[in-house]
Amino acid sequence: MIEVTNLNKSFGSVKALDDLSIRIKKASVYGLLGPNGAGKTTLIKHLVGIYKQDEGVITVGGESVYENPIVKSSIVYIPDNPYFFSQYSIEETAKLYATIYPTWNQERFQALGEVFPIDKRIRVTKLSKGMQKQVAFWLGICVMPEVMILDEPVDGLDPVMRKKVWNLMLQDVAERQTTILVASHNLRELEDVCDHVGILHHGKIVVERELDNMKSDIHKLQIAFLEEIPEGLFEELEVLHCTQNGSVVLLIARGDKGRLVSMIEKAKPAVLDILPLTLEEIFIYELGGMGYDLKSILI
Ligand SMILES: Nc1ncnc2c1ncn2[C@@H]1O[C@H](COP(=O)(O)OP(=O)(O)OP(=O)(O)O)[C@@H](O)[C@H]1O
Repeated sequence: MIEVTNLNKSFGSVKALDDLSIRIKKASVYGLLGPNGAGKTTLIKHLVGIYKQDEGVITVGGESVYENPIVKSSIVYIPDNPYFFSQYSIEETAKLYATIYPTWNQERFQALGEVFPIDKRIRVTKLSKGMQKQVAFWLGICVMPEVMILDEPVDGLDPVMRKKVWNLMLQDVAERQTTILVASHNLRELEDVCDHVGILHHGKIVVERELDNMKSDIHKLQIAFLEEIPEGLFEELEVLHCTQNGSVVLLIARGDKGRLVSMIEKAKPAVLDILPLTLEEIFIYELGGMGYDLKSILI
């Protein structure tokens, strides 16, 4: 659905995007993670046709986006600080959207008044930051877009509203094959909603993973022996991380869970537990092995 190939963009001497390539499949939710200044917003502004690339190819649904109003009208972009006309109420802004977006759904706009409990006659700019964000989602969802691009989407939304908004968007992913790109600093936020995650660092994607595969491929095991740990036990395993405290070993290893367990069981451990792994832990071990310090990249 979204394809970016060898994208380069510089601002004066600052190379914001460095030969970046990315592919996002239709009906997927792609999380773009990266520290301040990594290039997330610059990439997003290319995807929505605000910036023109120095080099590279950007297509959405097979079409170039820059100066292409038809493609642009199928994309909703919700920036960190959405902009609204200062004189317009929610209702008037909705009317404006109806003239801009051919896919605008007025019935949905009325129905979602139940989810977003804000008086439609109020001027949007009079609302709090979090309420303005709610309005951006309310309107954005009613556009029925093919693609939603969200920059730090839930900043300012309370936890209940976050859940409601994500539920609405994920329903659209499942039922209407909407494609979502979401940029964030917060790995935990993305964990529950994304099926793919890419980490952007210095204008490049340094790691890109499908979350289901990733979680089924890396395991955390706690193993204890009554006596000495048998020598060479872990040599045949792809160990990403190993710490030992007395006779207890904490092992992060890659591979099929059944195979890992059966290999370790041969050494007759007194305890063998498989512990849950968070996405953050997986990235820390993966990136650590590649010479990146995730904590300095994301936190
Ligand atoms: N309009 C601009 N003019 C000059 N430099 C820019 C401009 N926009 C971005 N940059 C530079 O490009 C780099 C990438 O910035 P960008 O805003 O894309 O990062 P980001 O990952 O979105 O960061 P943050 O998480 O802080 O929002 C930074 O070094 C930034 O200073």
